[in-house]
Amino acid sequence: MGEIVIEGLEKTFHATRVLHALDLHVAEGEFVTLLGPSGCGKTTTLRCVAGLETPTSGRISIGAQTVADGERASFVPPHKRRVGMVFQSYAIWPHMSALSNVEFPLRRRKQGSRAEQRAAAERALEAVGMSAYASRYPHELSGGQQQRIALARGLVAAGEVMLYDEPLSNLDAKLRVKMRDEVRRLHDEFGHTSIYVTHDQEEAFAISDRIVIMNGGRIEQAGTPREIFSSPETRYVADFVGYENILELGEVAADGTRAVAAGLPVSGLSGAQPGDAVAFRSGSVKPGTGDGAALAFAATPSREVYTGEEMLVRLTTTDGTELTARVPADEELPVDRSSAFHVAAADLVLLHH
Ligand SMILES: Nc1ncnc2c1ncn2[C@@H]1O[C@H](COP(=O)(O)OP(=O)(O)OP(=O)(O)O)[C@@H](O)[C@H]1O
Repeated sequence: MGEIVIEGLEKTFHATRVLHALDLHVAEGEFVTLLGPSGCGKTTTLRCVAGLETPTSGRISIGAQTVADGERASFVPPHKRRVGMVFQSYAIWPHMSALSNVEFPLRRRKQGSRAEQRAAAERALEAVGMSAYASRYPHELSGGQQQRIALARGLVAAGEVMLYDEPLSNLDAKLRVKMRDEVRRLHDEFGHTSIYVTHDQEEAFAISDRIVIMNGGRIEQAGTPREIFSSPETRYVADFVGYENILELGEVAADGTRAVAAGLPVSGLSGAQPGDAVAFRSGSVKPGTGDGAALAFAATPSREVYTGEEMLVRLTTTDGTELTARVPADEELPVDRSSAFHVAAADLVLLHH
């Protein structure tokens, strides 16, 4: 019912293509987050689903309804799509009470009787814990409370689909964590299908069933938070999710199990091919020669940065390659003197060309 299917979505602004043949299927009840740096096309994708942008080509359907079809030049306007939308800017009316703001989408659509509109708005206010503030005006509410009103208004408008565009970015860090749990709880409670846009990785990992990493108007990788975090497929995703060390493979053995990367022998690989790279996190670099480690090398530590419990250390290998290691702050490393380090095979991720 509430599934969202995007096929071959393209969007061009003034001859600049910002979305390139995007395909995405969001299953009914799924919570999918579009994640990526500024300008990668997250908001444009979401706005196309909401009906706030007209796709240049491609097709979007929500449940059984085709809402945009470039080929047939058909387009359903936003208020006929039955989607709830929550923005970073709240976008609530300053001259309306909290309750009136929440009722607004139903009144605009002339959906239900006055009494039914009121009851739906009251239920939504209750769901976000704002019943006691129903008659307050936005200027009498804190930023977090205003965002709850925006959330309640989205829930009322939603039908089965909710779209969120950086809804928590204007809140302080503590409230952001609380509200993201709330957003996820409401998604589950209402049984919505949700698309959420953020550039905050931690938020994306915490809230989503599936994460879609976007790069330059294309989908780079889609997967569960665990898959994205521990099995990035491309250099872009590995870098984006914090693999500080990425080494290009030079010579690769015919059986694909061994290679040379930045002058260092690497073993324990599987299916490596010329043009591939290996990635590993700073925390995977351990001091010592490591028995049977996939990557063992000598390097000189320098430039330490304390991050509280840990220390980030720059390592320079004999070949001059720079790597980053993360060690407990109380670990003694012989600074400015070469010593042994290693990385286990299980901590290496192979990135294909
Ligand atoms: N109305 C518009 N007119 C012209 N260019 C636009 C318009 N809206 C977006 N763009 C461009 O499209 C590209 C994608 O923008 P979009 O807002 O989708 O990115 P985003 O990933 O959501 O970024 P952010 O995290 O900064 O919001 C950008 O290069 C942007 O400048």
